[in-house]
Amino acid sequence: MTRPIILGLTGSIGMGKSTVAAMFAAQGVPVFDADAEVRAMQGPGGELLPEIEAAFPGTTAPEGVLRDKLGAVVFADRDELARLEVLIHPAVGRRREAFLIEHAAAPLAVFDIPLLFEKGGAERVDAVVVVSAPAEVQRERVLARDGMTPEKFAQILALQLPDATKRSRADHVIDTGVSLEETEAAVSALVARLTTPPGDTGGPPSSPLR
Ligand SMILES: CC(C)(COP(=O)(O)OP(=O)(O)OC[C@H]1O[C@@H](n2cnc3c(N)ncnc32)[C@H](O)[C@@H]1O)[C@@H](O)C(=O)NCCC(=O)NCCS
Ligand SMILES: Nc1ncnc2c1ncn2[C@@H]1O[C@H](COP(=O)(O)OP(=O)(O)OP(=O)(O)O)[C@@H](O)[C@H]1O
Repeated sequence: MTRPIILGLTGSIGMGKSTVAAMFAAQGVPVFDADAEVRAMQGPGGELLPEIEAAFPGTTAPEGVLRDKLGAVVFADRDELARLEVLIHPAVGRRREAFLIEHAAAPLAVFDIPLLFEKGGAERVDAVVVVSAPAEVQRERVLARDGMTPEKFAQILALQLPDATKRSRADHVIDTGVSLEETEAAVSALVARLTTPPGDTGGPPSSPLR
């Protein structure tokens, strides 16, 4: 079966993954949004609700997962988070396979996966793009969000690999501490580089993905 070149898009909380994912989509690149898939499966009538309710009683309602309630339990305790993840990750994997079948003919596809490095998904992609901005920019963005507190931000950061580690493992880093226009130009340049067959531009052959 043919399949696209798969670009894993990741980055720590508030670094601009969603914004950059939208920029890839605007360039016509199919994007698999792991968070959106999880939210859909946790929403009204979502397939994960019965299992989550059984494992974490009182954290779901007919309208879906009570995110604040479930978040308070799992972000404070890694073992609880691991219990939630084993319910969620296989279902995300099935959705990802379906996405690849749907977009088998595309030259390039993006997997937007917040925890790509933390959960070992980096081996399933051809190259990794990390979005990154200075820590103070990240902090400002995150603390401006509704319902976010310095404590919750600290808890979430502690669950994620440091930004510097992510950058060091990336094949490509996209700077989101600059203007949206500059970030958009970096996304376009990367798409062009990855989708132009070697020799097409008369320039040097493109380097291998890894
Ligand atoms: C517990 C839930 C309901 C709380 O929802 P809430 O809307 O309050 O937070 P949200 O989902 O926006 O996450 C906030 C931040 O926490 C980070 N985060 C979410 N899940 C995890 C996790 N398993 N490990 C580390 N960080 C996480 C996200 O990257 C994000 O930056 C939700 O985060 C969840 O279901 N998490 C587990 C699912 C998961 O592992 N998702 C990752 C993508 S596959
Ligand atoms: N150059 C830039 N690139 C990306 N985002 C930018 C840039 N400049 C400003 N921003 C703003 O920063 C914010 C980034 O938020 P976004 O939701 O994309 O982050 P995220 O990494 O997906 O967050 P989370 O991991 O919490 O879901 C947006 O409000 C966006 O408009």
